[in-house]
This record gives sequence, C-alpha cells and structure tokens, in this order.
Amino acid sequence: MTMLSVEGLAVSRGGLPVLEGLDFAVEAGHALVIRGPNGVGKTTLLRTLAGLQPALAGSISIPPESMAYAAHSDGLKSTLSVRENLTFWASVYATHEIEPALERMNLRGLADRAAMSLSAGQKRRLGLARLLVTGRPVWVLDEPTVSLDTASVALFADAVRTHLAGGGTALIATHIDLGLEEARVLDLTPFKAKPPEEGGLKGAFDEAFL
Ligand SMILES: Nc1ncnc2c1ncn2[C@@H]1O[C@H](COP(=O)(O)OP(=O)(O)OP(=O)(O)O)[C@@H](O)[C@H]1O
Repeated sequence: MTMLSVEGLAVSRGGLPVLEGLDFAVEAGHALVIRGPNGVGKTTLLRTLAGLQPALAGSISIPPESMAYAAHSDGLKSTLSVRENLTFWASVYATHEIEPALERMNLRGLADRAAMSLSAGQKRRLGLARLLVTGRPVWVLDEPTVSLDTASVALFADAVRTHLAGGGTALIATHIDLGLEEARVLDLTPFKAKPPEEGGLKGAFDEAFL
C-alpha cells in the first residue's frame, strides 16, 4: 500500500529553486533514505514535505498532519523535565503512552531531568522519543543520528524498524548507514534545479548556493 507519493515536486530556498522534477512513492512498512551532498536540498525537501514551507510545484499525496517531523531543533521545552516534555507532546497529539517511548530511547534514568541539562545526544534521544508519542504514520527525519553514540544509533534504528513493522513509513536524510533492510535510497543529485541561463536572477541564484 502506497503511503506517500510525490509527483513533479519542486522545492525552493530563499525564493530560488533548489530541487525539481521529484517523483517518488513510499510504501507502508518501508523507509526512504534521502542522500546527496551538503547543500543539495535534503533539509529543504523534508521541510516542504512536512508543510513547513510551500512547494514551488507538484503534489504531495498526504497532508502534514499525517507526518511527524524531527530536525536539529527538536522543539524541546528546556525547563520541563524529560517526562514532562513527553507528556506535553502526548497531550498535543492526543496519545497517552509515554512509558514505552522513555523505555525505547533509554530515557528512564533521565526522566526527571530538565531538558536543558541534557547532553546533545540525550536531547536528540528525547527528540526521537517525541516521534514515538506522536502516533503519526509518516516520520520525516533530518539527520536523526547527529550526536548519537553507537548504542543510541542502534536504539534509534530499532525504533524505526518497529515503526515500519507496524505499517508506518519513514523518510530519513542521513549520511550514515542505518542498516535498515526495509529502506530504499533516493539520491537527490539528479534533481538539482538548473540554474537560470542568464539574466538578473543568475547572481542571486549563485549567492543562494554559497
Ligand atoms: N536561508 C536561506 N536562504 C537562501 N538559501 C539558503 C538558505 N538556507 C539554505 N540555503 C541554500 O539552499 C540549498 C539547500 O539547502 P539544504 O539545507 O536543504 O541542503 P542539505 O542537502 O540539507 O545540506 P546539508 O547536507 O549540508 O545539511 C543550499 O545550497 C543552501 O546554501
């Protein structure tokens, strides 16, 4: 069953096209790993899919409300504890169970610590635990393993596997191999928007890619 499909999608940054002509579909139970060199447009694509910025052209088959987006700034409330953060998100998403998320991301021992006192990797684990309480079927993840140690990467990969086994889907921009058998790789390099041949936009275009 196709869970997400994208047709003729073009995305932009700073008003200029970054990627164009994107067509792909992701089935329930499968993941799509988004690859490409720095600056190619991975973050821009994921932000567009998650509804944080408008597409320049094309269509996305499901609404942002079906997706849970996680990026570098995870929207953590710094003065709230780990448990309070998850309880807050569980109420926002009208789900209840935070204990499995605490367990899955190895956060039980940190449950009463304020989010601001966590290390970078621990904050990242809390951000990923948030995904688990959203109850949303499509995870859209921008470099989810940054700051994670090997053990935490393995915990994260397991959480993704469980999500996929439950019929979910994940789109993941990452430079590392997560060892996910259910994942297909999409390299964005061929979809780079062509720079304008000439004219006033050219200078602005070059500037946007510096
Ligand atoms: N605020 C901005 N205004 C204009 N252009 C921007 C802005 N932010 C980023 N860009 C440009 O948009 C392009 C796409 O950036 P994006 O962050 O999507 O790339 P990325 O593939 O996620 O890169 P990385 O692997 O380094 O995270 C880049 O060339 C970048 O320089």
